[in-house]
Amino acid sequence: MSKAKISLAGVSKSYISENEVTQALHKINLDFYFGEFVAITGESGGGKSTLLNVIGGMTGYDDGEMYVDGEPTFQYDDADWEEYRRRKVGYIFQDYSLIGHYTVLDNIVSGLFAMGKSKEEAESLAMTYIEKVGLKGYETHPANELSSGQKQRLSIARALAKQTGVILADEPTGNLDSETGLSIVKLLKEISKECLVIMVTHNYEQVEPYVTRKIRLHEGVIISDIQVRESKENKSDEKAGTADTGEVVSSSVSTEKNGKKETAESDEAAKYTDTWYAKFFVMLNLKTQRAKAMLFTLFLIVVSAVSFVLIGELNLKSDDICTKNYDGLAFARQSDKRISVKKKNGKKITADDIKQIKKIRYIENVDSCDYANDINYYIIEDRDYEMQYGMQITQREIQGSATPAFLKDDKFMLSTDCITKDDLKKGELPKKMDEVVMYSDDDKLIGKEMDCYFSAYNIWDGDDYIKCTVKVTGILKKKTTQVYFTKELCNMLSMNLDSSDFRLLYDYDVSMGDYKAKRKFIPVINNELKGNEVTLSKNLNGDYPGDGKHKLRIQKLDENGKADGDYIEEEMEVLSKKNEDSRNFMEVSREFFYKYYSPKYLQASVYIANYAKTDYILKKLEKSGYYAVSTYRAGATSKSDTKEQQRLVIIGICTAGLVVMFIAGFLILRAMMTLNVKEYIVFRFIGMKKGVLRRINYIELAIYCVIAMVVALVLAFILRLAGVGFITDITWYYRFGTYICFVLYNILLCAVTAMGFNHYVKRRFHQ
Ligand SMILES: Nc1ncnc2c1ncn2[C@@H]1O[C@H](COP(=O)(O)OP(=O)(O)OP(=O)(O)O)[C@@H](O)[C@H]1O
Repeated sequence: MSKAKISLAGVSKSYISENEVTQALHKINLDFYFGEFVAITGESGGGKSTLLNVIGGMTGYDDGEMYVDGEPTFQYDDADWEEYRRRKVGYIFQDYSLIGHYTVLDNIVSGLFAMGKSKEEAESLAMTYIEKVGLKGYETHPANELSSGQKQRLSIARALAKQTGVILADEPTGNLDSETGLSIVKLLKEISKECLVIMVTHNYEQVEPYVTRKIRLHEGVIISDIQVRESKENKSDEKAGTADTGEVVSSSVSTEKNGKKETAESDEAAKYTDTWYAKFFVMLNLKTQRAKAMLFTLFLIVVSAVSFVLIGELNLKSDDICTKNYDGLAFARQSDKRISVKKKNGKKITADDIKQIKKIRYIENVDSCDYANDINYYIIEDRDYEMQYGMQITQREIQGSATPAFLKDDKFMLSTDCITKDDLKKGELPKKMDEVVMYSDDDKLIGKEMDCYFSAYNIWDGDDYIKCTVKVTGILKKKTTQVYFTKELCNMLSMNLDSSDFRLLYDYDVSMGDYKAKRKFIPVINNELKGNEVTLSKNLNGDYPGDGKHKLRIQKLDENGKADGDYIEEEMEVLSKKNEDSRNFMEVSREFFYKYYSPKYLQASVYIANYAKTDYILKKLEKSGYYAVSTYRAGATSKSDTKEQQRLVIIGICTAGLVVMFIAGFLILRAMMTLNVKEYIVFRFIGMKKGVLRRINYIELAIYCVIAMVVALVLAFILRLAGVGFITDITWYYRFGTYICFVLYNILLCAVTAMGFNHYVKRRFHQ
């Protein structure tokens, strides 16, 4: 008799559960030879499956020794057993253990890939064995669409294709009707001509006519080992050698070699790394398990989207500007997007400067009339105006009370610097001082004259306001409540601030008997006045000097707005003013106005896309030669404890949210993955390397994770484009570091889940 293929010498195996030790095998001595068809029988619990699992390298043994081709296995570690399962045995399971969503071909190819075969070789071998087990024509059928008999044939083909020389079958006919079962037994008989077949069965009568040997187990002990008929071992010894080394039996895989071919083959072999196999299975899984892929991706999209918001909110709240109150003393316009700039060399801001500044990223607009940007305006925009606000104006005119509420609307002057002709739907950009452009549905607004009210409590003294009549020359394309005024009007109204070398204030002595007082006025142009004609409000609480000629002083102011003592005296013709409410204003002729004043454009307002970019833009402006200040920061100086508390609460909620979502995400994802654990166990049984399986998990999760992150980011930017408030702010605050945190959070979640699942598979496999 030839050398035994597999030998067990005194092998024992016991299972230790909570409070029990079960001796499944007790001092088993057995030799198995090539060409044998062995039936292992015995009553339930006798140790049949344990014996098969020990022989198959799926369960370790506690005592004794198992020899494979004469070599002992006592020194085998996990990797050796893995290699053993891969190269030495083919396993047939009672429940077929197929990958249901793979095709017939892919199920066999999977087993061959586990052995490191190339794609071409694996497919060619698979086709050979598909034909051998009678499944020709079913190559592309998914395994779960096959009948029970066909499934078992496929399971046999998968084991056979590995050409290991040893086929282990655990009740392969257990789930089949007797006719189908018989055909499988016959097939195994056929197979045993070329290898050793060991089969566990409960139905010995069925296999009796075919097997060569019968081993009966009882309570882990061999109670009989009978040679039923002569095996083919002697005839087939030579063949065994070839099968052992894993050489291909089938003629379909030619072994013709020459130098050139060898190089090509070794190149080809280098391609088939663990990563290559893992990618193959990942692609196959994605193709055949779309619902699973969708489910994982959807779940991860939710996680990504929520983590994007929570990380973004944390990032946003790391800036404590949200805890400040805005006082508006320095800059009336409460806009967190405004930056006030001045040239470091003190020169005026030219059109070239504006062009240059606009080139800086995130800067949307530049208005060279900075001071006018703090002037509040109200313009009649619809026909309801008189009804809505007429009363308040009338009251103000009569009582001289505080600025009417409508002027406190969040509407501040912007000059036509901020728009171009392209922004107009119809009409022209304003040319004359009292012309404006605005948005309206009604194109007929062009040419219409409207009353416009201005007030500027931090530029002009007190709560005074002035009324002008403006004419609409163009209609804007973009729907906005903003009206754009000429630079001349903007400058005229803010001139008492924006002129460094000759700031003007009008100063005249009021004579009331012996009492002399001084009163200052802000000059505004009235086109109807000529030469030295001026109008003053009569409503001056007794300060009105009376109609007629009066001497007025024009003071020179230094850079800080202080009168240096020098003054020019002019004789003015004072006319009483019909509009009596503007007490601090003196209407002068255009000619007189420009005699003393020329616009300087020393300070400009820069409007940025979002407050989040303030630091970046301040730095850029500083580098480009400008002093720059965020008007919002300058105005928001006092801290609110309530707002600070709210900020801390949000920071706490976001942090807790991220931690909870990580743990919940891990548990849910792992639970979802365990639904597929059986497939992983099958892969391990057929000898797939742990490394390949690990990679499959990592790559699959990485793909879902990347898709989810991309979708979450795209969603966020769509919402930002749609102007969804809180998302807009969050996205603006996202910086490189924040994106890294977002990516790391999601990748870490998937990596930890994959690791957890791999660990779970390992535990399940060793159970
Ligand atoms: N994983 C395990 N943990 C604990 N005990 C086990 C385990 N597997 C098997 N056993 C025990 O070992 C003994 C042998 O079991 P085994 O499955 O090998 O018997 P069997 O002859 O194949 O039974 P059956 O015909 O019912 O499949 C039984 O008592 C069984 O309960």
